[in-house]
This record gives sequence, C-alpha cells and structure tokens, in this order.
Amino acid sequence: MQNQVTIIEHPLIQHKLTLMRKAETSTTKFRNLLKEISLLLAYEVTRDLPLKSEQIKTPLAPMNAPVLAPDKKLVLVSIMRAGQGILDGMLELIPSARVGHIGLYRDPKTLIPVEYYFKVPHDVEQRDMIVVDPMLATGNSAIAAVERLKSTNPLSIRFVCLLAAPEGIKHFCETHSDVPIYAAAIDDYLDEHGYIIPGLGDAGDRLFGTK
Ligand SMILES: O=P(O)(O)OC[C@H]1O[C@H](OP(=O)(O)OP(=O)(O)O)[C@H](O)[C@@H]1O
Ligand SMILES: O=c1cc[nH]c(=O)[nH]1
Ligand SMILES: [Mg+2]
Repeated sequence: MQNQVTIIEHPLIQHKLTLMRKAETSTTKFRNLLKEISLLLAYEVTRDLPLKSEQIKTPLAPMNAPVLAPDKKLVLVSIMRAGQGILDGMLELIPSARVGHIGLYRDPKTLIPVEYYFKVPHDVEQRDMIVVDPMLATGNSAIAAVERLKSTNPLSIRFVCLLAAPEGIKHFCETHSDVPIYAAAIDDYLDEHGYIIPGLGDAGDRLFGTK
C-alpha cells in the first residue's frame, strides 16, 4: 500500500505557520498559534467521517439532519511533549474523542527515541486513531510511536504533524505504508543535528518555554 500524504495548504494555516516559525515569536503566541492551526488540521483529517440522519425540529419545521455516525469513535494520541500542543486544539473541535499519550524524547546524539510513558484507552480496538506530533524530522519518533500503537489494534491510524522533512516522510512511508500523513508543510532538509531546515526550532522547547 502507498501512503497518502496530504499537505494542507489552507491560507490561514500557512499564515499562522509563518508566525510560528519566526524566531522572535513568544512562547505564548507560539502555543496559541499551534492551537489555532490544530483546529484547522482537525477539520481536514476528519473530512471523511461518516454521517447519519437524525429527525430533528428546528423552530420552524421538522427535518432530517446530518449528525456524526455514532459508531465512528475516535482516539487522539499525543506524542509528548510537543504533541500536547496539537492535542489541545483538536480536543476543542472533537471533545468526545478519547485520548492516549505516548511519551518519547529523541536522544540528541543518536536521534533514537526513548519511551518514558504509554497509556491508551482500554477500548482502542473499537476506535480510529489520530496520532499527533508537530514535527516529523528523521521520522524515528513517529515510526516508533506508530509501531507501539499498532500493537494495541486500533481500527485505523492517521498521523498528523505540522512540519515534515522529506527524509522523515520517506522513512515513515517505507516503514508504515498503511498510515496516511497530514502535514501543513514539507520543508527542505535535516541539518547534522536532525533539525528540520528552515523549520521552527525545537517545537517542545518553544511550546513550553524550556530553552
Ligand atoms: O522525527 P524525529 O527525528 O524523531 O524528531 C521528531 C521528534 O522530536 C521532537 O520531540 P523531542 O524529542 O524534542 O521531545 P519533546 O517533544 O519532549 O521536546 C518532536 O516533537 C518529535 O517527537
Ligand atoms: O526540527 C526539529 C526536529 C525535531 N524536533 C523538533 O522539535 N524540531
Ligand atoms: Mg523537543
């Protein structure tokens, strides 16, 4: 199977992403912008959710109105820390979604992800999964997270990020060819430390003000 890679080129996303990239953007602004963009990413990644009809009454007339099909249950999984920034926005749009967390940090020397936390809802086998992390750089973290999450048997998995490097997309697609990727932009390349260029720096540090 060949991955579907969707670049979400909506002007509002692109404008807000530019503001996030700027070195002078404060932690508060960075966090707010990521939340705002995440609402728009959530809109795109849920575009094909099935609907059913429900009989309702407006103040003027009865009608058959569309509502989300009740069996379409979602679980959002944040790759901590930086995934929390996308999770917050998505939960605002999909408040009934269940939430899982996987804690990973990238060893700065080896660029190998180290897991420090894992918790997903017990009924994940009946849910479609949306995994979120702003950055897909080497792809090692997303690959490890998805591998771990596949072992819990969700109905399906989608991966949503803000920025991706071409190297990370290639690596991820070679490993998890069945998982569609949604991103706001694909940047140019990775530097010798595994940072996305031009990128936006370390998403976790910028989100939480840890540097
Ligand atoms: O594709 P990769 O090369 O694996 O890099 C991407 C990972 O790096 C960042 O996390 P980081 O390790 O900085 O942890 P943090 O979220 O706690 O800052 C980012 O949020 C991804 O999880
Ligand atoms: O550019 C990068 C690469 C990995 N993780 C980040 O937060 N930023
Ligand atoms: Mg980080």
